[in-house]
This record gives sequence, structure tokens and C-alpha cells, in this order.
Amino acid sequence: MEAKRENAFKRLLLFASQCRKKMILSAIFAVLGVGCGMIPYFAAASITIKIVDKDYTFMELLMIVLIALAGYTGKVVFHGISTTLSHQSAFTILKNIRSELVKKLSKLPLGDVMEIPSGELKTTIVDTVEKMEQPLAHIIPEMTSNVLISVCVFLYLFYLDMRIALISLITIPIGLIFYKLLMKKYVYSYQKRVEAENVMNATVVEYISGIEAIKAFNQSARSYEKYTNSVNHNCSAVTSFFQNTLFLYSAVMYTMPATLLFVLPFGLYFYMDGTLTLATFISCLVLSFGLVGPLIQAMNLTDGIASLGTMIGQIGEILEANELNRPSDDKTLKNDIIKFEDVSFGYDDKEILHGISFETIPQGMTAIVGPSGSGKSTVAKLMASFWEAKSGQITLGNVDVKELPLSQISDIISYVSQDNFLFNMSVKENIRIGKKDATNEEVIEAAKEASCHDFILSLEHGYDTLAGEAGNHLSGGEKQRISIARAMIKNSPIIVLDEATAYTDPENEAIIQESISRLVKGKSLIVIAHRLSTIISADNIIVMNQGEIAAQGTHQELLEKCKGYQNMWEAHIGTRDRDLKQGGKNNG
Ligand SMILES: Nc1ncnc2c1ncn2[C@@H]1O[C@H](COP(=O)(O)OP(=O)(O)OP(=O)(O)O)[C@@H](O)[C@H]1O
Repeated sequence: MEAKRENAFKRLLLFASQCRKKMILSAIFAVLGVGCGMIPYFAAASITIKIVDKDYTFMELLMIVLIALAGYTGKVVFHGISTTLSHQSAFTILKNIRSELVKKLSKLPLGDVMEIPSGELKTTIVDTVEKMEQPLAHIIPEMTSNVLISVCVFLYLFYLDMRIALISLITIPIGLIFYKLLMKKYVYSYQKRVEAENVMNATVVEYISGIEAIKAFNQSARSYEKYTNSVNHNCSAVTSFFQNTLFLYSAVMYTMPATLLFVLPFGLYFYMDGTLTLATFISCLVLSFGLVGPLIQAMNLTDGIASLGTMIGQIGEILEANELNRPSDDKTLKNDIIKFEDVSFGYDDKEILHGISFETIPQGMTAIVGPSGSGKSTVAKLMASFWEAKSGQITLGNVDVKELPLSQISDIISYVSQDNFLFNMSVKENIRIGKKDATNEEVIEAAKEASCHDFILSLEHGYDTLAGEAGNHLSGGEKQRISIARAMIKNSPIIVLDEATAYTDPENEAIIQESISRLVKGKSLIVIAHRLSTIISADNIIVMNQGEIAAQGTHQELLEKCKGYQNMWEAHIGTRDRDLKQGGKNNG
């Protein structure tokens, strides 16, 4: 975690260096602003001295007041310019971080990305990055100016009276001790607070995504335990953050500005013993305010720096995650065969696939069947390089997939899963995802081939209907056909269909089967199906059981030699007959 945070911090500095000019300008204007901001203090001190010494004319005093006013105006103007520049730099840095995060996500194993709850990703990319803006925009100009202003005031105090200058510093080390203690608790508590917030956000997103199931099972927000727990946990994390830091924060704020506590009695003493003039004494009192105010503001910024550390840590978790180490140049492939050689794989420590070996049939159909949880989808995901094998080798066209760029694999293999995600853009654009530069005619052609042209035309705005809108009244089968149209237009030589027909009714299934048969003409198809009737014509059927290959062969061969397959077939026939009888009764 520490190393990741450090590396992420280095990256942040790199992003910041891209806005170096603006940041330097911002610091220069901040210093000018501070310089101007000092003028009213010096003017007040100078007026005091003149009045006490009875050495002034009205015009002289008016002049000093005007200079003070000009100083104040200069402070506001320069501070404004400085802040504008620093905010511009901060937003540029945020833009760079966000692009880097999204770029990074595309380089991570897809499976790893899918493992991160979407709420957590949204929080990191949107909220956490956004929260960095304030500290980033304020640290450089305000830190520079506030520290500088304190140093200048101190030097002037020192020039007026060395003893008072040193006395005015007494509260600072005491305040710093409290501050150090505060920071220790702050970093830890803030981290816990952010973690709790992330869990809550992830749960809220999950709750909203699963609202259908929650309503169907009559769960309200209060009875949905995970949601309630995360909200409560977030509340107690925020409360304990304030409990842990409030006392020390108050102690800092109480001690730091209390310079008068020492300056006043000591100043009075020096005045009374005649070693300090009244004019200098009053000037010192005025200036001591100018010393601590900016220091407190600088302290408030370090609180931002502490939270920045936590945020950088969070971003570092993504930016420093292990990428799929793939080359960038395409390789020449000998054929369209995907070959597993003694491949083992597990998601965590638990092994799911145990040394499996098989190869797909080029320009033919390879089916993978087996009981639920036997590892069929895992095989499909390994084929599409969502994950990498833990041991053994997966080759595509005789080349180890680890030697192939992900973009080449993605060009060659179309993965159609059971989650037919439609983006909230037009149906046309959703299909065009398969081929960025496809013309409208090509989109329509693909839609016709995938048997979705007619229902798309029946939508309110046809191909221009927003899928978010349309998704609400599209059936699962229709969505599936749109994703088949995507694969159609992509036109890649290998198609992996992961349970694409698992949840459709017989009528829809027939249409989808027709679309699929058009999709796969002359291509290599790997299909993972629950309905054995859809794969009886497969050139090779691989039967999986508990992460191993129990048998493989054609439908007929397996019926003769594989008990497990026979059982699955009988169960399938039984279900089908029951469905047909049921259908017949209902129709009758
Ligand atoms: N992302 C994941 N993280 C951890 N374990 C997983 C993950 N995905 C699947 N598994 C586990 O791996 C095993 C194989 O799952 P897989 O989805 O490959 O089986 P399957 O044969 O396709 O099942 P089904 O037919 O029910 O979809 C299961 O025990 C499952 O719980």
C-alpha cells in the first residue's frame, strides 16, 4: 500500500509538472497578493507610531490610509488571479488523473476490473478525484503566501523589538505539538472514513442495480441489511473521525493564535521598565495578529494535504495494479484454433480448473457443457483473455496468448455473454460498438441478420431510440439479438457464446438460433449452452465436471460412452417433454 501510494504520488507530481508554468505564475501572484496584504498591517503600525509620537499631518495619515487601501485591493486582485490559475491547473491535473485511471482500467485483466464493485470505481474516479481539487488548487499559492506572510511579519517584529518577536513565537511550538498529535489521528481516522464511504457508495449502487429483486422479495431499504449496515457504518466512521480529531483540532486552534497571552504581559512589562516605547508596543500588538492568522490558514491546508495522502492511496490502488503484460505488436497467427494445454486456474487461492487440455474446431462448432459451477464460463473467459491461466498454456493460432496484444485478441474473438449490456445511447450506436466506422447501411444489415431490424423499427425513434429508454421495454431475447448484431458487425473469425440462449423462451430461442447460425457461417464457434438440443450438431462437445474434462466427442459418441452426458441428455429431454406438454395444455 505504501509503495503504491508513493508511486501514485510520483505520478501526481508528474501530472502537476505538466502545469508547471501556470502553477509558478499562480505562486508568483500569490506572493504579490501577500505582499499587498501586508501593507495594511504595516500601515496600521505606522499610523499608531505617528499618532502616539504626535508626529503627523492629516495629509500624511490620509496617504497611509490610501496606501493601505491600495494594498488591500492589490491583495484581492492578485489573490483572485492566483486562485484562478491554481484552479485551472488543479482541474487539468484531475483531467489527467481521470484519463490515466480509465486508460489503466483498459490495461488490467478484465476479470480484475469486473471484481471491483462499480460503486467503488465510480467513487474513486468521480468523487475521490473531485475531492482532490480543493487541496491541489490551494496548497501551492496559499501555502506559499501564508508562510511567507508570517515570515515577513516576524522579521518586521524582530526589527521593531527582538524580545517581543521571540515571545510572539512561544505558542507556536505548543500548537505544533498538538498539531503533530492531531495529524497522527487524522490520517488514520480519515482513511477509515473514506473506506466506510466507499463501502456505502458501492452498496448504494448495488442496491439500486438490484432494486427489482429487492422489491420482488419485499425488502425495503431498512430491511436490506447490507445497505443499512453500510449506512450505519459510514455514520459511525464520520462520527468517530470528528471525535478523534475535534479535541486536538480545538487545542491547535486555541493555542496557536494565543500570542497575545504572552506578547501583552511581556510588552507591558518592557514598556513599564522603559525599554519599549508605547508606539512600538502597540505596533507589536497589531503585528502579532498578522503573524498567527496566516499560519493558522497554512495549518488548515496541511489538513487538506493529509486527506490528499489518503486519496492518492486510493487512486494508487488502481494506478499501480498489475497490468496484463502484453506486447503491443500484432503477431501472425497460423489458424483460428484456441488450444488449452494443461491449464489450471482459480479466482482466489481456490483452484477451479484443474489442468484441462482441449482444442477448438476451426470453422466448426465446439460446445462446452456440464453441470452448474463446473467451470464452463471460466473457460470462456480465459479464451477471451479476461484472466490469465495460473499454469499451463493457452494458445491462439499456435501463439501463446501472453504474446498477443489484447487488442488483437479482441479483434479475433467476439465474446457474447449472457449479460447483454446496452449503453444509454441510440440502438444504432449500441450496434456500432462492434465496428466504430460502420455505415448506417452496415448497421441495418447486421440488425437484419440478427433478426432485430423489425422490432427496432417498431421503437418510437427506430434506430435512434435511446437504449436506456428502449432497454426498459426490450425483452431479454431482443437485447440478446442486439448484442448478436454487434458481434455480426464486428465480423471476427472466432465467436464465443457464453450461455447466450440460457434464459430465453422457445420462440425467442428459435429466432436467436437462426441469428446465430447466420453469425457463425464460416467461423469458429465456441458455445456454452445449457440446452443440449442447441448443440447436438456440434463438431466437438466438451463435457466438464468439477473443473475437469470428463469426456469429449460428438453428441452420438458421448451418448454411447459418457454416463454424465447421458444423464444430462435424459434430464434435458425430460424437461423439454414436460415443457411441450405444458405448452400443449396451455394452448388447449
Ligand atoms: N469472479 C469469481 N470469483 C470467484 N469465484 C468465481 C468467480 N466466477 C466464478 N467463480 C466460481 O468458479 C466456479 C466455476 O464457475 P463458472 O461460472 O465457470 O461455472 P459454470 O459451469 O459456467 O456455471 P453455470 O453453468 O452455473 O454458469 C464456481 O464455483 C463459481 O462459484
